[in-house]
Amino acid sequence: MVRKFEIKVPASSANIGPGYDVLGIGLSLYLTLDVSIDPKDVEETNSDPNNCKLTYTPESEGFDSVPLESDKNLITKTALYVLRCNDIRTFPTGTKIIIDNPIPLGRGLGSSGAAVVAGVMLGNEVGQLNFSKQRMLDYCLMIERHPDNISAAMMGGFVGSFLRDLTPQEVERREIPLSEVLDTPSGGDDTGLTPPLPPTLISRFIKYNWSEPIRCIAVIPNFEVSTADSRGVLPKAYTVQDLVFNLQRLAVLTTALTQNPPNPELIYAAMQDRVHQPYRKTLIPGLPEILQSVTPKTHPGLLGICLSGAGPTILALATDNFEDIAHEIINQFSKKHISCNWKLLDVANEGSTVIKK
Ligand SMILES: Nc1ncnc2c1ncn2[C@@H]1O[C@H](COP(=O)(O)OP(=O)(O)O)[C@@H](O)[C@H]1O
Ligand SMILES: N[C@@H](CCOP(=O)(O)O)C(=O)O
Repeated sequence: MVRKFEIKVPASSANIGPGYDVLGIGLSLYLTLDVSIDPKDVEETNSDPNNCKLTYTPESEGFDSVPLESDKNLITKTALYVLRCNDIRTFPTGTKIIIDNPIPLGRGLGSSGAAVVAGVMLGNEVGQLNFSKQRMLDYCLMIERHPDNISAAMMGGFVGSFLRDLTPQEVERREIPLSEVLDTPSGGDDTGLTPPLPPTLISRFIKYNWSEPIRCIAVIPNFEVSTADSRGVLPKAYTVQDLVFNLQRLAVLTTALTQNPPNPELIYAAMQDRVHQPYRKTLIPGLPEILQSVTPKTHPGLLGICLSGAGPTILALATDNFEDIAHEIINQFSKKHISCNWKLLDVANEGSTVIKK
């Protein structure tokens, strides 16, 4: 029997100022996987050791750069990890996947979070594992180990999440190096080893309401910052003052963003941060000036501005005046000889979906 389905996963913006590794917003820009499994269609898929023929649409971000081998591509190797944890070694014979990816890579819009969520959903579907979204989050968090993008991409909307304390045995399972979770030691060949199952309920999340008139302006510079590098510049310890500064704002911000009409002065002040943005300026030229370049006073309609995820994209929340706000940020980047494009996005309330065809 031929099986066909589509997996759709939103981009996301994480942190939203003070909520480092806590807050995320699903955005209306979708990674989609068009999957067909035809057991008779062996010819095209037998060149891949795991029975999977992968193509990207030519418009996709990463069309020229992402690997197409199923054990190297982030989406399919995540799916293989899920399958192998559950004693299934390969994709079913005749699996073909066409990927359309409009999420720019390495820009702070959750491309890797979306890829990991898509991969776990793919493994769940092809293996007919019937996992709940909560259980799929556990698999995702074995690979991308901060919950903010993953929770927003999986659940949609405006989400807060945390990781629970794990028992020493669970820590052992979760602390396996990523290379061993995703790559087989012999460099791609299936060793037949079954990876340990992820601990259960690694993360907890809550979806907040989102104030309906608030829209998201993403100003996307033409250079990449890898999330790993951007985490590498953060300090190992913080002062109590800086932590309290962020906690106070975080507590106010999660409710301020639910209010209709939204209060610009309150949101602007509550989106200030002392935990990650001050340190990331070394990787993003002009960051402090850019974050100060638009305020609710200079640009009515603006509510708040922050680095999106690990950067370099800038996220501005606004109810009006979208073009002016975007052009002011683009103008600030151009002073540092950086060109950008921008997108006006809405909050994706639904999260990731699978549609059977
Ligand atoms: N759709 C995709 N297909 C394959 N690999 C992807 C995809 N999206 C992201 N990736 C991988 O994730 C990397 C970007 O991850 P990361 O540095 O965390 O940036 P981002 O902020 O975009 O999540 C890419 O360079 C690529 O290796
Ligand atoms: N909390 C993380 C979020 C990374 O988001 P991404 O979209 O850049 O992958 C961080 O700030 O490091």
